[in-house]
Amino acid sequence: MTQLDLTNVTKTYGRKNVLDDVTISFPVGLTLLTGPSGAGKSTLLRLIATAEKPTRGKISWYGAPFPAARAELRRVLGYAPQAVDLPDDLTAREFALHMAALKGLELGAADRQFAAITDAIGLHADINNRIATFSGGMRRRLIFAQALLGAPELLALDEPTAELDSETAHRVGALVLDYARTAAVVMTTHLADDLRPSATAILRVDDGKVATA
Ligand SMILES: Nc1ncnc2c1ncn2[C@@H]1O[C@H](COP(=O)(O)OP(=O)(O)OP(=O)(O)O)[C@@H](O)[C@H]1O
Repeated sequence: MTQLDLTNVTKTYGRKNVLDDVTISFPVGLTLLTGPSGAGKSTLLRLIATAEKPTRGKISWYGAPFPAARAELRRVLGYAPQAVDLPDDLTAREFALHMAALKGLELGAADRQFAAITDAIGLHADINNRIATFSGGMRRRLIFAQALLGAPELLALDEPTAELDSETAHRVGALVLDYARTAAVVMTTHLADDLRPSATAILRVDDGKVATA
């Protein structure tokens, strides 16, 4: 038993088993997901982030199976999906505080934490600007920053470094490694080669299977 365990998990879309009888564990540390486009990496992240349910199989959090453990996990989950519609009329800070409220966090502390996170990834100067004015890379960093709020024990990060210049991407990578000291972090990134030496595990998703790369 680790933080998160998938046992014989299958996810089917139509007639295709995108994930086929996958048994895998995610301990504290950084787990990198690699594999070809369309292999099922985002699908796997959605399953562990409780955004979708498996067609078959069991997911458990600290040994307690879903669905009972799902609410427990959501309290300590940070999820940065690959694509999400952000509320353009809010400022980045308003959005972050909204997400913090949904997570049940104390808002003063969340506000300070958001300031520190955005400072580390070069977004702080813009947090009081409306999201409507944000570039793709700024949106990506905002989605990443909200995932880190609180003290996440599980972080599911889908390409948080996409659309970023290499220096900013490295700053995101450094922050990810910081969180991976205490959380189970599962991540897809085009920076996989850079983070490889620091990863606890590198998994390859391909043809429905998940194997150690
Ligand atoms: N909601 C859905 N309905 C039907 N098919 C889906 C759905 N979501 C994903 N798929 C299919 O599942 C497969 C895996 O998609 P997924 O996005 O998980 O791959 P990926 O490895 O993350 O790809 P990429 O690296 O390009 O982001 C693809 O064939 C995709 O078309």
